[in-house]
Amino acid sequence: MRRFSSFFYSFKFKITALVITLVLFAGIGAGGISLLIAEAELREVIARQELSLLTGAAAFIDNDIQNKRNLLKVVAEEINGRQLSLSQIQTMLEAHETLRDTFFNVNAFDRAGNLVANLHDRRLKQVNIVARPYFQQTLQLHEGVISAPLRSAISGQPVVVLTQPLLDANGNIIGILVGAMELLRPSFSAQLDALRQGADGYLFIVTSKGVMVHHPDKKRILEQGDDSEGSLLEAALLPDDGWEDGVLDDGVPVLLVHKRLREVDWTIALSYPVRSAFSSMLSVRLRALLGAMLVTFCAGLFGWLITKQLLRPLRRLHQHVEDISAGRADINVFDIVRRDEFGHLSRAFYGLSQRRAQAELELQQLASTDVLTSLHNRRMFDAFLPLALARAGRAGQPMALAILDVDHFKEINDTLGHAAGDQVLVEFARRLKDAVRNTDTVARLAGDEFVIVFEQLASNMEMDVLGKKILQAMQPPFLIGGVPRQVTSSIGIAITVDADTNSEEMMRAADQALYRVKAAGRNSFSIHTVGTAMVLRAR
Ligand SMILES: Nc1nc2c(ncn2[C@@H]2O[C@H](COP(=O)(O)OP(=O)(O)OP(=O)(O)O)[C@@H](O)[C@H]2O)c(=O)[nH]1
Repeated sequence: MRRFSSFFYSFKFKITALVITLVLFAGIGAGGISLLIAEAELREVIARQELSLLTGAAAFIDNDIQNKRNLLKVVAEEINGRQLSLSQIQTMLEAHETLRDTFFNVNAFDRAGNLVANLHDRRLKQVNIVARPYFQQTLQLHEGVISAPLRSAISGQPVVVLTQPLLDANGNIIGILVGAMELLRPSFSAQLDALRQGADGYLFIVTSKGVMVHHPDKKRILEQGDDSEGSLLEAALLPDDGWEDGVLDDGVPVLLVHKRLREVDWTIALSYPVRSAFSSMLSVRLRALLGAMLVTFCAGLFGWLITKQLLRPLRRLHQHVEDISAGRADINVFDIVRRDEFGHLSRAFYGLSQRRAQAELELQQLASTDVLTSLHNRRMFDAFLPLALARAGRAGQPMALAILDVDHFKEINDTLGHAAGDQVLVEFARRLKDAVRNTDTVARLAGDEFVIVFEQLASNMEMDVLGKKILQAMQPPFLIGGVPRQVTSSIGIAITVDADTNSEEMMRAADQALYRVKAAGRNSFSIHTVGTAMVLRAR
């Protein structure tokens, strides 16, 4: 569990996660932007394509209406030219084959608006259209008009009618010829069906006043559409042809393409759901997503392997630390030749360790050195004496310990001052060091008390010579502040050839010897053999 959680804290994991995140963001960013651009382009392409189809359909409808108008005009002119009476029109209409093919119905009305001829039914209904706006407009304008969509008074079907005035020889209107176009099955319906509208799209035709002329929901034909602000109809009724973004009542976003007709004040519009328009993009999106996932996975794997490889030197450094801790290697393993950050780190660590080792050595020396005389101190001596005894015991050689005390030192301090006393101690220590061999160890225990450990003695008698030598070394006057002063010393020496002698016995024996010298008048030495003989000699 711990191993598992430490994996998540590892540098490798973090770098791999970073690589994956970067690749993911870059992939999503680049892919997303590309898709957005592609979608915008596609939207433009689809809108243009649909507008060109609408333009074709609009041209067809315009032509169709124009043909109807022309035909109706031709028929009206024929009636006018032949000066046919209203009662003759029925026969004349029936004789015109093309009228049946072109119009849903053709009727004639007298000037009072009464039905006087009906192409499809000779039994004339009692119908009057005097109140119809298109009837009044025709009378006023003296020319043919196209009506708004309306429900036929004759068939009851939703229709749009075209009119032509019927004139007498003087040019007065005697009646109106009316051609009806059915809106439920318009003559241009095949053309409309040919337009692509997507799965949920639909096509509608609307007048400039918002009345539906054509709609897939037939019930809505003749209805006043909702052209309030923001509505789809409002967008469709914009004066310029083009396309806009819109939303259906159920919230479906659509592309609304619209085109105005030339012959009538109508707009043909296509509502194309964006979802259908971009259906091809969905598979592209899916493929892009799969591609991004694959790239991310590969990047993650690659990142992991690269990171692992890059961090190998760090692992090696870690191994070095463990090896040093376990005593399998020394600090030199950090002194490596590498020019990268790991090399810098390793060498910095090496330098730090070197300085630390040096500081430790200095501290150790400070701890074992007497600050005033630079001799070993009591601490060092206490550790050293048992070792020296053991060494002598193993070698079967005699070994000696001398305790030295400056005679009347207190007096020097009291008369010349503490600083002068210090000078005496320093000079005393220097002479002691000079008087003995390198293999002998000199230390200051405290105040004016010094010790010397003598090793590798050839015989017991050697100490006699050494004692004299030390006393002689102190004979020349000490120069204290430029003033010569005689300084003497008392020396108590303990010597042993016994391997079992311990430090305390040696110290006690040397102390006793010193006491005897002091008691005997100072400036002399006394030797006390531990284990075998007592005091050998006192001078
Ligand atoms: N200047 C100086 N004096 C010290 C130091 N340490 C101890 N002393 C003094 O050394 C003197 C030691 O005197 P003692 O050894 O007791 O007496 P003494 O006068 O030497 O008498 P004897 O040993 O019997 O000859 C004391 O006055 C201490 O204050 C030191 O580091 N420097």
